[in-house]
Amino acid sequence: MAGELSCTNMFHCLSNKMKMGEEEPNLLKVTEEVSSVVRNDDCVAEQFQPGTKISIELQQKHIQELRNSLSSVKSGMEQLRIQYSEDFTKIGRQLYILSNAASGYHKVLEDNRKLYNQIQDLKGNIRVYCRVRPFLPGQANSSSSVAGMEERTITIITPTKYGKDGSKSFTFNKVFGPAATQEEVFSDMQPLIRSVLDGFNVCIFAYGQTGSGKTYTMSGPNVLSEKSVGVNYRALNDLFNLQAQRKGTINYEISVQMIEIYNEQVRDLLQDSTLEIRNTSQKGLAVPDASIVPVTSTSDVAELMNQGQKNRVVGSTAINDRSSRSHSCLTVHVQGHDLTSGTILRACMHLVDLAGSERVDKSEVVGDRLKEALYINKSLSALGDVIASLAQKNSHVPYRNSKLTQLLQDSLGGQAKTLMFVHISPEPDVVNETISTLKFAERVASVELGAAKANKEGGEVRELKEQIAWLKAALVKKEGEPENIQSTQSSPNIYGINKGNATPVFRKNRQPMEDVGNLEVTLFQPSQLFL
Ligand SMILES: Nc1ncnc2c1ncn2[C@@H]1O[C@H](COP(=O)(O)OP(=O)(O)OP(=O)(O)O)[C@@H](O)[C@H]1O
Repeated sequence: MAGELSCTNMFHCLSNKMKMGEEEPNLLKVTEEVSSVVRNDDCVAEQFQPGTKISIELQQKHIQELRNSLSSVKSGMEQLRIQYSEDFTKIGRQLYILSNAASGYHKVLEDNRKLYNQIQDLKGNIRVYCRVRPFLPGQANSSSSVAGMEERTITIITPTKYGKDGSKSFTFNKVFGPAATQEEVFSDMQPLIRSVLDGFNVCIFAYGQTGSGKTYTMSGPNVLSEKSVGVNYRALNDLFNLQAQRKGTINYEISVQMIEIYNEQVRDLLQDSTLEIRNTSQKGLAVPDASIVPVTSTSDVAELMNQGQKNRVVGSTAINDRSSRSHSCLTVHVQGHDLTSGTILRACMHLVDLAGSERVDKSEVVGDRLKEALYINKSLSALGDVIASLAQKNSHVPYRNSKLTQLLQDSLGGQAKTLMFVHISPEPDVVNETISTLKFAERVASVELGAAKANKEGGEVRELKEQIAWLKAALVKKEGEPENIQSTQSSPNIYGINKGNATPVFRKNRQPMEDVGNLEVTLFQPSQLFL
C-alpha cells in the first residue's frame, strides 16, 4: 500500500513537473526518485501474500509501463532539447543578419539625410520646417485639417470645392507632428545653430498665423520648465556648452541684442527705446544702436529674456489672448579667436518670432488693433515679395520695403544659413489660412541663395588687410594735413604715433574694415608693419 501511494504520488509529482515545463536537471532528479521508489516497491512485493501479490505484480507492470513511458519521455525531451538548441542557434544567426541589415539601413538613411543636407547647403536653399500645433486643452479635437504626415510631407484636407472634398500635400525639409517635443525640434536644428560658432550667419524665423505656436517653438509656453523651453534658450545653452568645450583652442565671446518691430518702428527690448536699422552689414550689426549685452550663462540669458518680454508689445485679438502683435528678434553675436591659427571669426544668429500672419478680417479688429494688423500684413507681404524676387533671381530685391526685410537682409540674400519654421493650427475652421501659410512656405523652400560662407580669415590674410587699411588711413590723414608734410618728412609719423594733443590715427579699440565683411580687425600696431 505504501508502495502504491508513494508510486502514485511520484507519478503525480513527475507529471506535474513535466506539465510545469521544469528544466531537464529537475526531470533527471525526478527520474532518479521514481527509480528508487520502484526499487523499493520490488522489495516490498516479495514480503506480501498471493492475493496481494497479484496487485503488486499489477503495480509492477504499471511501474514497468511507467519506466517505459518515462524513458520515452526522456528521449523525447532530449530530442526536443536538441531541436530547441538548433532552432535557437538558427534564430540567433538570423537575428544577427537582421540586426546587421537594420543598422545598415539606418546608416543608409543617415547618409541620405547628410547628403540631402549637403545638397541643401551647396544650393543654399532656405530650409523649411513645418510644425503642427496640438489641439489646446478644452478644444474639441474630433477632426483635424491634417490628413496625414510623413517625415517630409504633410497632407491637408482642403475645403469642399464643387461639392467634393480633396486633399493637398506639401513637402518640406522636415515635418513635426503635434506630439513632437521641444527637444526633438531643437535637436533637428542643432547642427545649423552650432555653425554660428564656425563663422556662419544663421537666421531662424518662425512664421504662421496667430496662435499656431510660433512663440511656443521659439521661447516656450507661458510657464517654462526644463522640458518646455524653446529654441532660443536651448540654442544659447548649446553655444555656452560648446564655448566651454573649445576653451583652450578658440576663445568665444557671446553677446545678445533683443529688438522688436512694432508698427514699422524698431524698438530696443533691452532698453525700451526706439532705434533705426542701418545698412552696416560690414560690422555684422543690422541695428548697431541697440544695446548689446555680453552673456556667459543661461541665467544671464533668462534674465535678459524676461526683461525683453516685459517690454514686448502684447495685445489681445479675438483669435488668441496671448497674441503678440510685433516681430521680435533675438540676435546672438559671436566672436571667436582661434588661438592656434590666429583666425578671428565673427557671426550672428537671428532668432525671429514673427507676428501672426492671419488676414485682417479674421482678427475682428478695429482702431489700433487694425492699424497693427495692417502693419503686420504689410511687412509680411514685403517678406513675400523679397522671397519671390530671390526665387526669380531678380537683380533688384525690394529689401527696403519694410523694417523686417531690412533686418533680415543679410540672412535672406547674404551668405547666411536660413531656416523658416512654419507653424500651422489643426482646426478645420482655419484651413484656408493653413493652406495659404503652407503655400507661402513652399515658395520659400524653393529659394536658392547659394552656398553659405563662413566669416573667418586666417591670420596672414588678416594682417595683410590690416596693413592695407592702416596705410589707406594714414594716407588719408596725411592728405588732409598739408601743414604736417614737412614734419612728416623729417620725422615720419605714418604709424600714427600720438604727438602732444594730436588725435591718433587709430582709436584704442578694434576698427571695422569694410572689405572684410563680418570680420573685426584687431588694432594694427605700428611696430608690426615691418615684421
Ligand atoms: N507644440 C505645442 N504644444 C503644446 N502647446 C502648444 C504648442 N504650440 C502652441 N501651443 C500653445 O498654443 C497657444 C498659442 O501658441 P503661441 O502663443 O506660441 O502662438 P503664436 O503663433 O506665437 O501666436 P502669436 O502670433 O499671437 O504670437 C499657447 O497657449 C501655447 O502654449
